[in-house]
Amino acid sequence: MMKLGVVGGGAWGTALAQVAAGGGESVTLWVLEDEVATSINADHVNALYLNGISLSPAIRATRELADLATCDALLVVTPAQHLRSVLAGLPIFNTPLILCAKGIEAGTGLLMTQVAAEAKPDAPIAVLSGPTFAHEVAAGLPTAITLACADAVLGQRIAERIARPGFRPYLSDDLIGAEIGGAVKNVLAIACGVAEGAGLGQNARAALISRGFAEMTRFGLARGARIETLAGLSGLGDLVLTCSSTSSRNFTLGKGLGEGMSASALLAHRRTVAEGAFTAPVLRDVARDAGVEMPIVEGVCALLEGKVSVSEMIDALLARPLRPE
Ligand SMILES: NC(=O)c1ccc[n+]([C@@H]2O[C@H](COP(=O)([O-])OP(=O)(O)OC[C@H]3O[C@@H](n4cnc5c(N)ncnc54)[C@H](O)[C@@H]3O)[C@@H](O)[C@H]2O)c1
Ligand SMILES: O=P(O)(O)OC[C@H](O)CO
Repeated sequence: MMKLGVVGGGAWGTALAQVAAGGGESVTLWVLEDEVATSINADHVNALYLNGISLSPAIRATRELADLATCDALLVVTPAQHLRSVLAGLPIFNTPLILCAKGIEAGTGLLMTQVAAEAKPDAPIAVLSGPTFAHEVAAGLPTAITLACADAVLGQRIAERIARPGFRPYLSDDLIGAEIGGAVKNVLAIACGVAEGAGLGQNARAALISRGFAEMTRFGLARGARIETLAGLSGLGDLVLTCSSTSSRNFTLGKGLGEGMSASALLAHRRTVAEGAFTAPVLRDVARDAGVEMPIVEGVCALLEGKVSVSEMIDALLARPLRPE
């Protein structure tokens, strides 16, 4: 039995620890905050990030990265902007890393697989991504997810280790496709939240999802992703989920913007992460550099930066030249 560790005790890391411990196997979960470690070890809950879920007693929280050194593989679930620093502190070399963050690194424009390859060049890499609200997964509700791994044997071993009756990984070898879907959909979910907050109606949301998927596809194909991955769970599947629900932090951030609040007010003092706010400007920049048109992403950036009002953002999208679909 593969001994799994989890790096990151937010909502998703905790939910994945719950999945990994589902058969009673012991799981070590590295968390940043003392209060999270105490809450998990003493009361089997993560009151700060995943309140209301009874956690398996087989999950042991630690604040020491060194405690993960004996694991056979690690689910890495820190926010995207903290991946590099946390990996740098991990005392492992060739332990397989299953990357679960959805974002692009600010400053470098690197995807999560590229950051991991720089930080841990000898570690085999997999990507786990899909339409997966943490509280539903932790509650055991049915969920399907993409597990992308270049090494088919390793991918199969990981899939068998994490599969549960209600948690179904689908295997792929397209790591770039799997990670691009998750990173881009967060920015598009902000746009859909804006439409919701501004009361623009269901037609507008469907248009943003469809035209957003066209942007995701253009960007993904330019980076070497495969169309079937972008159209699968980790791309279109996650886009539809995140663009349709106030359970999404990104959608909710956009909704606040659409209601007229500023990004700085909405992002100040928040504990949980809305990855799209960090990914939007770096995605815009790397897309521009690659000559990929992403008008919805451009609009989200301008709104987050306070350069346009909500109505100016919408007007700019609607005033674009008519063109073939
Ligand atoms: N929540 C979900 O439903 C869900 C589902 C799939 C993927 N994800 C992805 O998982 C990743 C983690 O999100 P989450 O929802 O678990 O987080 P969260 O919003 O629940 O919690 C924030 C996390 O950030 C950590 N953090 C804050 N500062 C840090 C630092 N300096 N170094 C390291 N960690 C730090 C906190 O300890 C905490 O674990 C994100 O990329 C997210 O997009 C989330
Ligand atoms: O709450 P969000 O917007 O970070 O979305 C959570 C997951 O990524 C959904 O798959």
